Parts: sequence; C-alpha cells; structure tokens
Amino acid sequence: MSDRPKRTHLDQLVGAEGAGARRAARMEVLAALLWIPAAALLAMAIDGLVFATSGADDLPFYLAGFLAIALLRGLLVMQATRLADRSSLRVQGRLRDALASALARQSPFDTGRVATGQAAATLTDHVAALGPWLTRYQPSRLKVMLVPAIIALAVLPVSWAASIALLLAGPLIPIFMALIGQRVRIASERQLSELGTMNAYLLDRLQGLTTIRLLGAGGQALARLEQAAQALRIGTMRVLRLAFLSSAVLELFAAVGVALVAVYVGFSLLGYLQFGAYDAPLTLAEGLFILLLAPDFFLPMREFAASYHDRATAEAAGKAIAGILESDRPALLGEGAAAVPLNGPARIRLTGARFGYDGTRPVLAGLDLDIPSGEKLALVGPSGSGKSTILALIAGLLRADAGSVEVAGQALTDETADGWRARLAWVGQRPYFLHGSLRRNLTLGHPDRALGEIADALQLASAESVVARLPRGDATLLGEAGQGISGGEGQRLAVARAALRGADIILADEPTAHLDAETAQAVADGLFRLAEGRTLILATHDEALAARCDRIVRLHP
Ligand SMILES: Nc1ncnc2c1ncn2[C@@H]1O[C@H](COP(=O)(O)OP(=O)(O)OP(=O)(O)O)[C@@H](O)[C@H]1O
Repeated sequence: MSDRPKRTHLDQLVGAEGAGARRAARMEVLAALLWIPAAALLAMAIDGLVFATSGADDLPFYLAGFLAIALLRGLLVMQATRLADRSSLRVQGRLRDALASALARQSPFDTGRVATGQAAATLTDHVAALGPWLTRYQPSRLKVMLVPAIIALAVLPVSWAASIALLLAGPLIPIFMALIGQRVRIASERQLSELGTMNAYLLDRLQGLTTIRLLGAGGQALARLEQAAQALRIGTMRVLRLAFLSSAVLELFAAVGVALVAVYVGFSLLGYLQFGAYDAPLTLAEGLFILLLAPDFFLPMREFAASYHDRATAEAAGKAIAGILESDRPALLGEGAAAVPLNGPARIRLTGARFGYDGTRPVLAGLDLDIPSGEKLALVGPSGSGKSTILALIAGLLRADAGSVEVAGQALTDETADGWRARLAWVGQRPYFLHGSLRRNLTLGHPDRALGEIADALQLASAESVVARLPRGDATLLGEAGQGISGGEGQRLAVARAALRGADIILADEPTAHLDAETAQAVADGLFRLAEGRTLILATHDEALAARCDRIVRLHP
C-alpha cells in the first residue's frame, strides 16, 4: 500500500490547468440534478394527460418547463464536455513539455537514464491516460458523491419506502467497487509497465537490427519480443476481465434496485401495497416521479464504475510520469535547452576536478587544466583514461564531484551551462544524424543558414563530394540514425555541421577513429581548418593528430 500514489499526486501533476475540468465536473452535477424538477414536471404532465387531474390548463406549462430544463441540461453537458476536453488537452500539453524538458536534462553519459522506448511510451500513452481520468472519472466521482443522495432526498417526501429501497440498494455498489478496485489498480499498473517494457525492447532491438542479424540472434530477439507481447496481452486481458466483471455485477445491482422500486410503485398504484407513502396511496404523478428518478439514482454509480479503471490507469501513468519528472538520476548542468551564448573569453579552467561515474572509483582525481582562448589542445591517453569524461565535464554534460570548472571567466553552473553550450560544437566518434534531409541535419538548430554558408561549411570540411554523390544532393533523405552515408562521410559532414553552428569552441572526441588513413586525413584537415581562430580540445589516440595541436596533455588511467 505504501507505494500507492496519494490522490494529491495526480492533482499535483494536473496542476492549475485542471481547474477547467473541475468546473466542468460541477456543471455535470448540476445537469444531473436538473433531472429532478424535469422528472416532476414530466410526471405531472403525463398524469394530467391520463387523468386530467392537474387541470388541462397547466399541461402546456409542465411541458414547456420540462422542455426548457431538458434544453438547459443539454447545453450544460455540452459546455462541460468542451471545457473538460480543453482543460485535459492543456494539462497533457504542459506535461509533455515538462517531460521533454526533463528528458533533455538527462545526461547522455548516464547509462541508467530512461530507455528511449519507455520515454516515448510515457510521452504519448501515459500522458494520454490522464485525459479520461480528468474528463470522465472526476465528474463521475463528484456525481456519485452527490446525485444519488440528493435524489433519495427528493423521493423521501413522496415515499419513504421508495427512498429506503434506493438507499439500501445503493451502497452495495460502492462496497463492491472498493473490493475489486485494488485488483484493478494492480492489474492496470502491471499492464502499463508491460507496455513500456515492450516499447523499450522493441525500439532497442529495431535500432540494433543489423547487429542482431549479423550475430544470428534474430530468433532469440523474436522469442523475447513474443514473450513481452504475450505478457502485455495477458495483462490487457486481465484488466479487461476485471472491467467486464465489475460492470456486469454493477449493472445487476442497478437493475435489481430499479426493479425493486418499480415493483413497489406498481403494486402501490394497483392498491396492493398500502404503505410507504404518507397520507394517501401513491398517485400516478408521484409513482411516475419515483420511477423516472430511480434509474438516475443508479446512473452516477454505473458511470463511476465504468470510469473507475480510468483512475487506476491514471495512477499508474502518473507514477511513470512523476518517475521522470522527479528523477534524481544525474542530470546535465542547466536545462539542455537553446540559450543566448555566454559572454566572455573562451578560456576553460578545471581546478582540482574530481569525477567518478559510480561515486566510488574516481575517473578523474583532482585534475588541473588551464586552456586559454584560441588554444588547440590534445588530450592523449590510453582507453579508459578519462578523455571523453573531461570533454563531458567541460560541456557541462557531467557534474564534477569536487573541484571547479570555470568557463568564459565564470563558474560552470546550472545558470551558465546552456549559454556556454551555445558556444560549443561537438564532433564525436559517431555523429548522430536524424531521419530527415541532409540539409536539415546540417543546419540542425540553425535552420536560417543561407545556401552560401552551407556551401562554405561543406567546402571547409571537404564534404562537397559527399553531397554531390547523393542522389538529391543536400535534399536527400537520410534514414534513421543517418543511414545512407558512410562513417567517414558522416564524420566530414559532422565537421561541416560544427562549422555551421558558429561555435567558437570545438570539442572533438576521437573524430578520426575507425577511419582509413586517407579519410582520417581529410577529416583532420577539415577539423583544423574549422579550428582556425577558435579553441579546440581534441581527445585522441592518434599521436600524429595530437602533434598538430599547440599542446598535448597526457592522461594516465
Ligand atoms: N556513461 C558511463 N557510465 C559509467 N562509466 C563510464 C561511462 N563512460 C565511461 N565510463 C568509464 O569511465 C572511464 C573513463 O571513460 P572515458 O570514456 O572518459 O575514457 P576515454 O579515455 O575517453 O576512453 P576511450 O579512449 O576508449 O574513448 C572508463 O573506465 C569507462 O569505463
């Protein structure tokens, strides 16, 4: 029970944007209660029609009153639906923004960060699961708390027996719902988590499809996927079974309740039952009034039961959303968002910088490094000595455990990191290209770059031939993760992309690794042309490349 989110947890997630949905819920309650005067007017109208007891003169008044109330109810429900939908969309939009920001704050160096498929499931399905909770569950909860009690009260002055029959049948439903509610919640949570797991697994295996094929591990991957799909199917069927079971039992209780009242009213009108009303036996108008209200006494409970699993689903989804929003996993410095470039000279100083990934074994144990503006510095050292880690610390993608990182004359903090990164360009071992045109990939984050600027950047990186070779030049669509260009071509394009970024500090992490000598030379030439008049920090194993820098810092594991 302790891991059960409090109701306030979902309310907190929904926040101020949920106010519209709450107002809509109150409007729906009002619309439901308007059925009481409408039923009274209709009963008197029918009574008047059948027996002419109320006088023919009043008939148009009753009918007009009934129609006016029915119209008002319709308008109220319509307005409430619109309000609730709008509020729900606003809540979902804000949560997706907040999730996207939280995901952007995750450090790319955190191996335990949310899996891509899981994040995608949370951004889409989990957030969407809050919609029915807001627009269906919330109004039905308010209605179930107020409407049956008020209807029973309205029936009381007409017949205490009918009122008691309703009050006796009513509570059976909430008791039953409470009994199965816990099981529904557990089943929903399990089903949502299975959905996330399957998404994450599928995405991961799709990304590694070539590797899986080459290793002949397709059958194994397929079997695991089948397992995950089976688990999801069983989970979904479990939720559906419980949902059907609860609604079937509920319908039974509601039908028995209405039948009980109908039998009482019927026998009273026929004169077989002489109790339950106050002075005289029930009149036709009174009997009809009770009969018209009886189904509406149970209606809120049926609606509540139908939307009950919305709450369970929303709670499970809320947990997944809160898990990302309130994650205490290592985050990068700042927001990971676009920002105005930080002012100041491009000097970088690390003083006594300590860092360890797992908090115990330090990768950097008190590193001092002073890189003046415009210097070309090579970080050389064996694999695992911490070269990439230093670049990540300088880019604010990791936080130093101790010591300080100073950039542009200021401490690198959450406040300065985004502005600092706006001045950086990163050329990694395997540059990432998105699914989209090559031009879009080159001008990522700077869509306003002119054609001339793109041409200059391609020339600087010796990448014109790469573009010329493509069937539609820079309008060619690249596949997911940059399919369609080779590793060496991608590396040259990455240098061109860095040039288009207009950055004055270039961080390069093994930019020539895995390339043949000729391509490595072309990439290195491009990189050094780009670094002219800029600061370059280059992590490499390649001594020849390092020798082209102004200074070499050697690291030891
Ligand atoms: N995201 C990570 N999570 C946990 N440990 C990591 C992570 N990245 C690197 N490490 C560990 O930190 C140490 C330093 O890694 P780093 O990548 O900085 O070294 P490197 O000098 O750049 O190596 P290479 O030359 O092979 O790229 C290594 O022992 C590595 O296993």
